[in-house]
Amino acid sequence: MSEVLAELFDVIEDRKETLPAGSYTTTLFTHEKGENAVLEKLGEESTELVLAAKDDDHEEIAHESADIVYHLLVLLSMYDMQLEDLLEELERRR
Ligand SMILES: N=c1c2ncn([C@@H]3O[C@H](COP(=O)(O)OP(=O)(O)OP(=O)(O)O)[C@@H](O)[C@H]3O)c2ncn1[C@@H]1O[C@H](COP(=O)(O)O)[C@@H](O)[C@H]1O
Repeated sequence: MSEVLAELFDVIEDRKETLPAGSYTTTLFTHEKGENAVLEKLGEESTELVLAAKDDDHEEIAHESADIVYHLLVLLSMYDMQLEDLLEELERRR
């Protein structure tokens, strides 16, 4: 699991560095509203997750959860944080 997250975080960090055209991640890093665009997305996806959970729709719950995890990793990268900051916090709680 953390391997998948690590690979995704690496891709996000690369997008931040190179800002390739046609990349959705690039649009988040270059958005005129800056991190607000990501925060808004996290808010929207959270609402969609709540609705999916209320419907007991497992496929949609997985879909919206993945959207949230992706945007969360973009947020960490945007604040120059590392994936380890999140993983170490989770580790501390075990
Ligand atoms: N994991 C994701 C990922 N999750 C969500 N999204 C995008 O986030 C947006 C979600 O916003 P919306 O809810 O408005 O999207 P939607 O499809 O209209 O609505 P939903 O049905 O998803 O709720 C969509 O445009 C998705 O494409 C993602 N975009 C990219 N990635 C990963 O990032 C990598 C790099 O992507 P690019 O930067 O686009 O090259 C990809 O290979 C993926 O691994």
